[in-house]
Amino acid sequence: MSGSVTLREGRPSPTFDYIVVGAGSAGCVVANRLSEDARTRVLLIEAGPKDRSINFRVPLLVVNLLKNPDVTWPLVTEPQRALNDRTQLWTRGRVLGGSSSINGNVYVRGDPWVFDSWAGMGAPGWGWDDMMPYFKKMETYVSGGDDAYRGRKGPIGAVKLDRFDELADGFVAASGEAGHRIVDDYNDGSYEGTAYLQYSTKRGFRSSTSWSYLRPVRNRRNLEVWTDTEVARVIVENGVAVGIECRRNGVTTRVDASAEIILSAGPVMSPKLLELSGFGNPDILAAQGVEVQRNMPGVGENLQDHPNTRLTFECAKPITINDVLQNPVVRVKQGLKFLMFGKGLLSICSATAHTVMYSRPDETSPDLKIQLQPFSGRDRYARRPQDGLDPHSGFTVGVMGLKPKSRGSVHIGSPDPYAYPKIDPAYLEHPDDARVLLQGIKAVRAVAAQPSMRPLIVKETRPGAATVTDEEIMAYIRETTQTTWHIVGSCRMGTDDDAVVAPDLRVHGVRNLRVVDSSVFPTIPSSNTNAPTIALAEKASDMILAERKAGASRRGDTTGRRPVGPGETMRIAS
Ligand SMILES: Cc1cc2nc3c(=O)[nH]c(=O)nc-3n(C[C@H](O)[C@H](O)[C@H](O)COP(=O)(O)OP(=O)(O)OC[C@H]3O[C@@H](n4cnc5c(N)ncnc54)[C@H](O)[C@@H]3O)c2cc1C
Repeated sequence: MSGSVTLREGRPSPTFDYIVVGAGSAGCVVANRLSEDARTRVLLIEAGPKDRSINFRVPLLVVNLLKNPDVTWPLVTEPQRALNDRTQLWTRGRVLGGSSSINGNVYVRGDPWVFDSWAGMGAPGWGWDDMMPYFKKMETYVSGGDDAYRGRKGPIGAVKLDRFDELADGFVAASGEAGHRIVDDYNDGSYEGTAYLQYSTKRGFRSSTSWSYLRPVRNRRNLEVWTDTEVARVIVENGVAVGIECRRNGVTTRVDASAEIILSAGPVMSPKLLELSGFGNPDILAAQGVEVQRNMPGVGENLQDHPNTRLTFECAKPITINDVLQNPVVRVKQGLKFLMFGKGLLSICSATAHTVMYSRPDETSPDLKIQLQPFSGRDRYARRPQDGLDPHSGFTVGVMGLKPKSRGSVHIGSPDPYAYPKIDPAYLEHPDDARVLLQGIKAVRAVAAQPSMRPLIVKETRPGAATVTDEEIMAYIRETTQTTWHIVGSCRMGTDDDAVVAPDLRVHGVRNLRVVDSSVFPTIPSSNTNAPTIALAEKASDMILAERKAGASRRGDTTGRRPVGPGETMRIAS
């Protein structure tokens, strides 16, 4: 491979049973579960730093993180043809907890129909009923619900924003007035309708996977966590993944795994790592001088995200996050509410209520969601005055297409293993995707016109009353559509020639290599992707452990290396 890294000579390569690459929503779960048995040595490698700051704990303080390159990957897409050639910022977490440390905390398992549809796409075993034990295992839900569907003892805190504030109450009531059904717990399978959102928080604080899965087990001697360490590629010998190359403290080194390498680097970086390791479309690999291990044209394809546009409104009352960030009196009031009760506007950072619906009656499942966000600004990243937050009280109703038909790709564009890949999500290239957003904008206006919302609105500020015809609204959609950060699909599971991993998440055609993260979903599990990713990682961990128990994934003697024993000092390149 041209541009390949040089291994530092004369250093022993430490050996683990499992190496997990990426400490994000999925990776932290896998590292926790695989290291439950003290005899199993696990290394978790994260490119970013530790999540030490208070910004990772108090949900609203995410405003200080979203554009912070110290803890995010500031990825930028290719110009989007159907979005007037605009590029898109694709922020992802680059820190312990990954994107779960910087996300909006909105807690939605998804649409049972979508999970059940995967069996027909060659991915059996991941249906709604298959996932249910893991949805329960991962959570402690404190807002009632049915024990048949809700977990009470899991690591992730989950709470419903029931009757959260005047704005959310107005939105829920107005949605009812507009004809939508009101749902109590959309996570029990009754997905369609209007509901107060559930949040992945505990007593108001963010429940990232770092905080929920890693921190409680940080004293395990058999679990090592390397931060500020970026993996460059997987080392494959004779069709077996035996180790990884990584850069740590400026030095490139090799680490071996006697059982498996698990890629949990997320939907942008996992396909990149596969391509750098020789798995992908031979033309793309050859263009960057990467030696082909296996012809896999599906790697990096099938990339999907929910397209997202929005309407903003000037609010008639100082009850929004705009006020918290710009009005000292509101800030103190909300600060006290958070400190005393773990509630209020500091305990959230995105939406508070949503309505899941059909854009047209002949859809097989809901394909449209609108959601209330108690802040407003020029775009989705406008969370602080300096980023374009509106100076007045304001709120947003976001519109997202839940079942996008456009498919994009992510591929290496350089032989440099640390360069960002080329990302082309192909937003709105399928005409149905823009049509769904058009229906969404109309649905928001219908809700905003209801008696329960009208007293809260001074005026619609974006697109505004002058944007009326379908053509005008379509033009607005093309100028404003952004990411929902719900990126999946680039290492799709399945059994056809383009599938990247099998339903057991093993990479096709190579031993001891799996992908466990949101890249393996064949389609977006509808709505938000954090909870499905964590549940996927719980299920994958169970599968790996069961195989280990059965002796199926044993490969320890093929490298001839002895695992580092308990109590031995591990020497790491530094
Ligand atoms: C800003 C934002 C808001 C969101 N809001 C919500 C929400 O409200 N609700 C919801 O459900 N979902 C939300 N999501 C989506 C959700 O958080 C993600 O779908 C989910 O976190 C994906 O998990 P993952 O494990 O696949 O990837 P990630 O959590 O992104 O983890 C990947 C990890 O791998 C690391 N990594 C990558 N490459 C390497 C390498 N070469 N070497 C070492 N480490 C590497 C990364 O630094 C990262 O820590 C949001 C996402 C973002 C970015």
